[in-house]
Amino acid sequence: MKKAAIVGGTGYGAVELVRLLQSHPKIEIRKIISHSQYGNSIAEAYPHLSHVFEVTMEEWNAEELKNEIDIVFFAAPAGVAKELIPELQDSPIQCVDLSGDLRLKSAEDYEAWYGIKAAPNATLQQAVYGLTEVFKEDIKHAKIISNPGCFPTAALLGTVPAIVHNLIQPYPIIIDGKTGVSGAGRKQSAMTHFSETNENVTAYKVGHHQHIPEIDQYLSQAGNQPITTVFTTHLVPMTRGLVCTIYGSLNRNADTAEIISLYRNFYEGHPFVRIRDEGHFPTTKEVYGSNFCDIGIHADARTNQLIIVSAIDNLVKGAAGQAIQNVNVMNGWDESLGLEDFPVYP
Ligand SMILES: NC(=O)C1=CN([C@@H]2O[C@H](COP(=O)(O)OP(=O)(O)OC[C@H]3O[C@@H](n4cnc5c(N)ncnc54)[C@H](OP(=O)(O)O)[C@@H]3O)[C@@H](O)[C@H]2O)C=CC1
Ligand SMILES: CC(=O)N[C@@H](CCC(=O)OP(=O)(O)O)C(=O)O
Repeated sequence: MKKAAIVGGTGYGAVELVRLLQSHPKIEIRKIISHSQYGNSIAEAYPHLSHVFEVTMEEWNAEELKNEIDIVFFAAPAGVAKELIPELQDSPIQCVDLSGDLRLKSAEDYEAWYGIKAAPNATLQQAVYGLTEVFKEDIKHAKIISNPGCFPTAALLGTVPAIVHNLIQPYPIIIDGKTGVSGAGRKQSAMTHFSETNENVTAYKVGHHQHIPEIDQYLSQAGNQPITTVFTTHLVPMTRGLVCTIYGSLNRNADTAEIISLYRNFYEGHPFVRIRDEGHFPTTKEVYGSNFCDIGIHADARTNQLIIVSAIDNLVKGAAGQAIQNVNVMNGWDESLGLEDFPVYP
């Protein structure tokens, strides 16, 4: 068994890692690190874990981790992992960062979009972007994984095959994103207050969302050409789930059935991407609690647009699930370990 620690113990990402790792046959959780509630049981913060997972949370201690731990998951806000990962870089510990700290390869871009100082260059350069289905070969040899953002996961899995196969023009690609409130984490804010979210839909961070440069960087890398997308996010009144509806101008006449077949070939051998049949489009509920990314496709002859609908659970494929999938790949295990649960429905 590999021994894991989770940083950011009282957050949603951490508690989702706890849930998923309970059924992982090759990883056991040895430490939960909490900077605000060390000394308390995680079940005090999350009573649903009472009697089933009552681990006492601890303070960060790099030397202890080096002696006792094989894998560290960082589920803290941007700004934390970039300071802590360098303390472990002289050890064989595998690090997976769920935040955006290591996703943008340019320090200037990170500082511009996140408003804080970037990670040390050596850490940035060692990190491999963990969009498992697209960068699997690099992930196999990685020691530090930069786990993708929730929106980039759905947006990129939906768009990369169309770009790689030159089906759509690189500009404009329009990505309309909608997310449940758990995407903002457990911390309270005016935006996620019940009265603000209930029976309401809100466009937010318009034109300055931190996932804009991430989507552009990795779509450009996968497509081997510079790509600038138009990406807008909306908060919708549900807890989990995220959907991106993507529009791109078709380069040639292609019908829906042909494109579905091309997508299915692209994702052959990747168990977590499910391409829907013609005329069927995924809903967030159909992936709820699972590591699936479901994609529906329509080639619109009237407007010459390719319309792609890509749905995930933001906390699973968009965070904790993909982090575990990446650890599975890094260790040469079946990538589905710990992730085999069906979606919860209804
Ligand atoms: N929620 C989602 O759907 C997704 C989240 N992410 C990313 O994953 C990370 C975790 O998100 P999530 O769990 O939702 O967020 P939460 O706000 O729910 O939890 C983050 C946790 O990080 C810890 N933390 C907060 N501030 C600091 C600090 N200054 N230093 C150290 N630790 C701190 C806290 O735990 P403690 O006090 O116990 O240490 C806090 O509970 C974030 O970077 C987020 O952007 C990525 C994809 C999707
Ligand atoms: C509802 C909500 O606020 N969602 C967050 C999702 C953040 C996320 O996925 O994490 P990173 O910040 O690590 O990229 C947002 O849109 O910023």
